[in-house]
Amino acid sequence: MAPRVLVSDKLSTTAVQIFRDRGIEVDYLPDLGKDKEKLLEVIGQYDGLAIRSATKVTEKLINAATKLKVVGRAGIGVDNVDIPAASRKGIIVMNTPFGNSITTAEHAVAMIFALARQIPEANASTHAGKWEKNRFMGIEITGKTLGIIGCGNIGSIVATRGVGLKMHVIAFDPFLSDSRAEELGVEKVELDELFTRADFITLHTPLTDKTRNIIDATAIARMKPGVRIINCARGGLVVEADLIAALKSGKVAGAGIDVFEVEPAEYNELFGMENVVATPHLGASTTEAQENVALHVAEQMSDYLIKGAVSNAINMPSITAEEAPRLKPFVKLAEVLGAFVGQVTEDPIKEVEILFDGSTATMNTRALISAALAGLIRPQVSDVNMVSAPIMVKERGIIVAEVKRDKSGVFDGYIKLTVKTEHRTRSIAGTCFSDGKPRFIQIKGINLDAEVGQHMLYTTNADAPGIIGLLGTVCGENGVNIANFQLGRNRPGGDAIALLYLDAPFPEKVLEQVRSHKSIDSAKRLHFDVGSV
Ligand SMILES: NC(=O)c1ccc[n+]([C@@H]2O[C@H](COP(=O)([O-])OP(=O)(O)OC[C@H]3O[C@@H](n4cnc5c(N)ncnc54)[C@H](O)[C@@H]3O)[C@@H](O)[C@H]2O)c1
Ligand SMILES: O=C(O)[C@H](O)COP(=O)(O)O
Repeated sequence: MAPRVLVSDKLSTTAVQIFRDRGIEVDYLPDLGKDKEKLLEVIGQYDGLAIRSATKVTEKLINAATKLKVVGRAGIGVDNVDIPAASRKGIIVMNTPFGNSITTAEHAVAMIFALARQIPEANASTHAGKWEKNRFMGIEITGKTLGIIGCGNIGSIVATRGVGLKMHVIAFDPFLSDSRAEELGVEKVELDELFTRADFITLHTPLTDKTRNIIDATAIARMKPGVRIINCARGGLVVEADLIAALKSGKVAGAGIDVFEVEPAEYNELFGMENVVATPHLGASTTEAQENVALHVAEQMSDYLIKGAVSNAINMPSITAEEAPRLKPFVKLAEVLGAFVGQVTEDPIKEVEILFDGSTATMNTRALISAALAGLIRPQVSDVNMVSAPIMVKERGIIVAEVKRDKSGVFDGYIKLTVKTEHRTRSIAGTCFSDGKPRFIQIKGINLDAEVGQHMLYTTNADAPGIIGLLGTVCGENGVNIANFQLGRNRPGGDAIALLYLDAPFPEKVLEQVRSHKSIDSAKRLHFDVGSV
């Protein structure tokens, strides 16, 4: 059945066309994002949800979204999506990080000009027939210092525009490298220095615990008198009450505000202030940007729903459409290795090491790790996938280590999973041959070549006569048909393992009968989802 996508915010209809062209059923209901109750009623029907900032993807909505696999944000900020809740439910959240950057940077630059020359006020006055030529004395921006807080995609575009306008551009961003600063022609400074030197301050960070209230009364006190502040990033970066006080006192000469603490901002004390230029979150609102983000989000969501390719996901490693087919069997391999250990381990897991040998070390190991972790914890948490597994593993305090190494044996490459509990360490290794089927190649240090079956019985035993007979008899007596049998041992008379491939699950109640044999150390029934193996 074709996947179904709901577009619940106002997106360019380019997105709708792309979904349809890619064979996805799409409902375009751009006002639904504002109707929480209706959205809750219908969300259970959809595999994908495409949004902008109006739809609030809350935990409640996520819990009602029983089929949902992907939320696509046509834009940058995902602060309207409960990412931890989505991750726990295995829902990918993706955004379009570049589609509206130029447009938003241009809005910030427009704010600089609007504030420098009081264009909105002068416009209103002139339209009113007042001709107040002497009231609107502006400032030049040439030679002024532009302070950029957050020099990522948008901040760096603003920086280049500032340089082009002959401003002196300084930037504070903990992740801005010296070479990037040099390339952009900006001077890297600490935040306090930026506050004390800038004539214009423009914000371009996400809203995080570190950036919330980054401009408050204390910060404003450090600024030059007559500074102008621009926020086209997120409400919450600036303490509005403190800004209002500074605008009233004249310490801040003007503010260009596109984003507000509460949105939609129908009432705000900033409104009506003479030295405030306000726009209703218009940063991304150009035809070009809206075409870009609609196109990007629809392509990314379609690629995921149809091909399993992941790009620009906030909560999952990327998998390109090109690598997805090559990666797929190894994702399955990693998952079955995890599932094997997850099913035989009873104690709480403390540490996991995932070794990538040879060709597997060159693959997208973040995705493979997520798959291995999903298999590993599925016996404890049934509703887990590659998106939710890392967060669940972290919540359980399990330490995960990745090791990569060059080809070390006969296989082009393999994956080995080692899991430690308080009492013991277990390991299992596997690979995929050219048929794309995962195989176990080492269990408990014993080499073998074993396919993965849906219903299996796994025993560890002493290498002694009678094991095959015992297992055959027990299965026969209980009406369980053995489809295949694999044995392995480290040396004659040493440790051995047996893997039975069964047509039906091995009956739980018969396990004790197997375990009671003197040569059997342990017996476990295993189940693998072989649907896509
Ligand atoms: N007004 C709008 O319509 C509109 C449109 C697009 C984006 N945005 C917002 O603009 C902001 C920037 O978007 P972007 O695409 O440039 O993001 P980005 O991730 O490319 O850049 C953000 C930068 O902020 C930096 N940063 C993080 N914490 C910081 C801190 N404590 N101090 C200083 N710098 C810090 C990061 O290192 C990064 O370089 C986001 O909040 C986004 O939601 C608003
Ligand atoms: O983060 C963004 O991309 C902007 O805030 C744009 O939001 P919008 O799509 O609601 O205009």
